[in-house]
Amino acid sequence: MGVERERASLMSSSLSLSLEPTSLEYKRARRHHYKSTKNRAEGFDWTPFRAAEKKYKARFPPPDLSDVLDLALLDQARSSDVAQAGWKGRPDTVQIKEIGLKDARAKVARTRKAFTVSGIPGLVILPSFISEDTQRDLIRWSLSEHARQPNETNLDTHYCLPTSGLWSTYLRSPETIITPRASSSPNLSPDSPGRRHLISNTPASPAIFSLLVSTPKHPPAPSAHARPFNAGELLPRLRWANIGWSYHWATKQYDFSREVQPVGELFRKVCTEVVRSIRWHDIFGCHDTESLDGWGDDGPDWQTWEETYEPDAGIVNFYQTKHTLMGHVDRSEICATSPLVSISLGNAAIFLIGGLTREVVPIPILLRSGDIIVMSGPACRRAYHGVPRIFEGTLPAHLSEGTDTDDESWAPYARYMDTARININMRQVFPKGFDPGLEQT
Ligand SMILES: O=C(O)CCC(=O)C(=O)O
Ligand SMILES: [Fe+2]
Repeated sequence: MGVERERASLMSSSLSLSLEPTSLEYKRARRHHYKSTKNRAEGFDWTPFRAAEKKYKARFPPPDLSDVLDLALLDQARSSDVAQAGWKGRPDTVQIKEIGLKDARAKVARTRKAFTVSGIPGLVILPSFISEDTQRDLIRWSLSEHARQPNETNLDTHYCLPTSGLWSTYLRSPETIITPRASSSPNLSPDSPGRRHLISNTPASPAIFSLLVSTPKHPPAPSAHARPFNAGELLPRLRWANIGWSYHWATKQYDFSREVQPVGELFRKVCTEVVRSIRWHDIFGCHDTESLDGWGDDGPDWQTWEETYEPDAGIVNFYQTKHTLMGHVDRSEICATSPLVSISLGNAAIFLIGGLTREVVPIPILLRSGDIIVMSGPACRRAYHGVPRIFEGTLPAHLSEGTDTDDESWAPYARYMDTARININMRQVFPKGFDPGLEQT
């Protein structure tokens, strides 16, 4: 089958849900596209990163994924997931190199393969690293144990959430009304409490640490427009939950005056297994990457990551398939090189990763459930990245309702995941040997 025909048949199979050309949603998207492009010379001043975001975000025409790196295609065991999802990229859009992994002590891995990508030193992709059982455990943990007090979520500022957590309230009685903190107003913008506002901030570093500590971190004001929702209605409005150090979204700085929360043991186990499995010498010890600047005052620290890597902060992102995450750089951590481990669960997404500015043309990568990417070192850890698209209808069978787990308690998680993607994004705030001098109570 020729490439074009193959793509055409791929498109039609992948369009079976909302993007079926005769469906209302497709027609609506086409109307919107014509309207928004009429009389406008769109795109002439977009950066390469913005242009890529626009391309993959578009509902009409549906994006062509022939430029998207899709490493699931190298794995026979994933062929039914790929076929069922419909959307697929290619395994050879950029030069990749397989790197061997060390034997890990813990065993959360399903597939022990890892790849580096030419042009982005420090990026490691581990397709299908997480076993099916561990994917389910991570999803359960994220919703039922993690997204509740004392870990802060986007909803806490605006709603009086039950101490047992939103998820367990939803399971017990989805009709339970959750009341807003401030008095309600009829002019609600339903998304307002959930948004992640991406504000520019000064990159954190050891040199400005005392400035960061002394910057006032005012508590965010509850929205006056939030209105009551029942637990079932509020759940899709959950967008993030903090891990470890408390993050202050208004200043985009960590609030070191607040007690650091313990990192969930399963999250920690997965991340340390990943970082300890990678032979960092294969990544940074070679001629091309050894001389890179930006490693900080103590020089390249990758030699010690096997012992010094310790995730102490992060975020669990809860996406509905209509959501996106704009291009950004994660630069609030004092350590600008230590590995950031990012775990994808649920529906598949396009992940864009570029360079230190939006002028660098990003590489699009199709991330599927169980995939991990690691962003490390000076060229990658603070590279622009984002999620312009999540594909509906791409939940793999092992997470879907009716999966033969013999465990009926999975059903509500499967229903939630049907329209969701969860990303667990783990970072290390402090570099090795850095004494923050913080008194924790
Ligand atoms: O969802 C993802 O894959 C990326 C999330 C991310 O970049 C972040 O939380 O900073
Ligand atoms: Fe990020």
